[in-house]
This record gives sequence, structure tokens and C-alpha cells, in this order.
Amino acid sequence: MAVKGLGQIDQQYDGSKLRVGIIHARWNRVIIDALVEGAIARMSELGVKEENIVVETVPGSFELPFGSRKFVEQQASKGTPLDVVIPIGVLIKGSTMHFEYISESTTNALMALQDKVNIPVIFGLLTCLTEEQAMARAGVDEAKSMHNHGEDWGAAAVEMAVKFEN
Ligand SMILES: O=c1[nH]c(NC[C@H](O)[C@H](O)[C@H](O)CO)c([N+](=O)[O-])c(=O)[nH]1
Repeated sequence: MAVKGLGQIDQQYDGSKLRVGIIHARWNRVIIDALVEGAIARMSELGVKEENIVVETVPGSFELPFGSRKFVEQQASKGTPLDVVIPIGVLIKGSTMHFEYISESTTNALMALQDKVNIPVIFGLLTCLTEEQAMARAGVDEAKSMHNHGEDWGAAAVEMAVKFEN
């Protein structure tokens, strides 16, 4: 068994009663789409109904914390509250420090968001030094050498929402 990656699922959680929000950035879209597909596929395997998965987008990863909070609030005010939200972004290091500043600030803001919205916020931010790293972690590389992290995020979303439902 690989050393890294999601540990053994401690049990098969039933996602059939969950409403899940996915909010994704639109930078590095090919990789984003693969991660979103992976999360949806895994959640479907765990019983989450397609009509209960709501997808929203924001321009880039920096917009994920604010966008996620407003997304959760909007769904609640419509009378269709979310049980969990999965922000997804792909940050790839460039030649400046932009990557570092966005990575750290967005990560901290997403962590703090959980207390504001009182539902699990799954950490779906890939922070990669190269495009190849990002492709491999979305299962997009030719060799399909790595695992699609979107699947882990989908599984974590179902577990956290079921185990710690409000
Ligand atoms: O999601 C990303 N946003 C990026 N920048 C945009 C940023 O998230 C904001 O959308 C933008 O700064 C406007 O607020 C990225 N880079 O700059 O490299 C990136 O790799 N990924």
C-alpha cells in the first residue's frame, strides 16, 4: 500500500441524504475539470445524488474563500442548505512570489472558513511547483501514474458531512 494518500476508509459512509457544494477556480482548467470529475465520481459511488451536487465557479483560487462563504450562504437562503463544501483550485508556481502569497493566504482563509459557515470545508487546493505535478495529482498525466486527488476530496466530504452533521 502506498505510504502517502488517503488512509483506509474507516467505513463506507452513506451520502444519499447529503447536499454537496463544489466551488472551483477557472485557472488551469483542464486540471480543475479532472479534479471536479474525480470528486463527483467518488461521491456518486458513495450514494450522493447528482441533483444534490451543486457546482459554482470563481475566477481564481484567491477568490475561493469569499466565494465559498457566499455560496454556502446563498444556498442556505434558498432553503437548500449545503452539508459540506469543496473549494477546488490549482496553483502552479511561476517566476514570482505570487504563488506563495496566494497559497498561504487562501489555505489559512479556507481553514478559518469552517468556523464561519459551520459545515466542513474540504481542502481542495493543489499547490504545485510544476504543471507536471498538478497533472499527475489529477490523474491527467499520460502514465496515469498518480491518483486523482479529487476522489479523496469527495470521500472526505461525505465522511465529514455524515459523521459531523449539524
Ligand atoms: O487559481 C489560480 N489563480 C492564480 N492567480 C489568480 C488569483 O487566484 C486571483 O484570481 C487573481 O489574483 C485576482 O484576484 C494563479 N496564478 O497566478 O498562478 C494560479 O496558478 N491559480
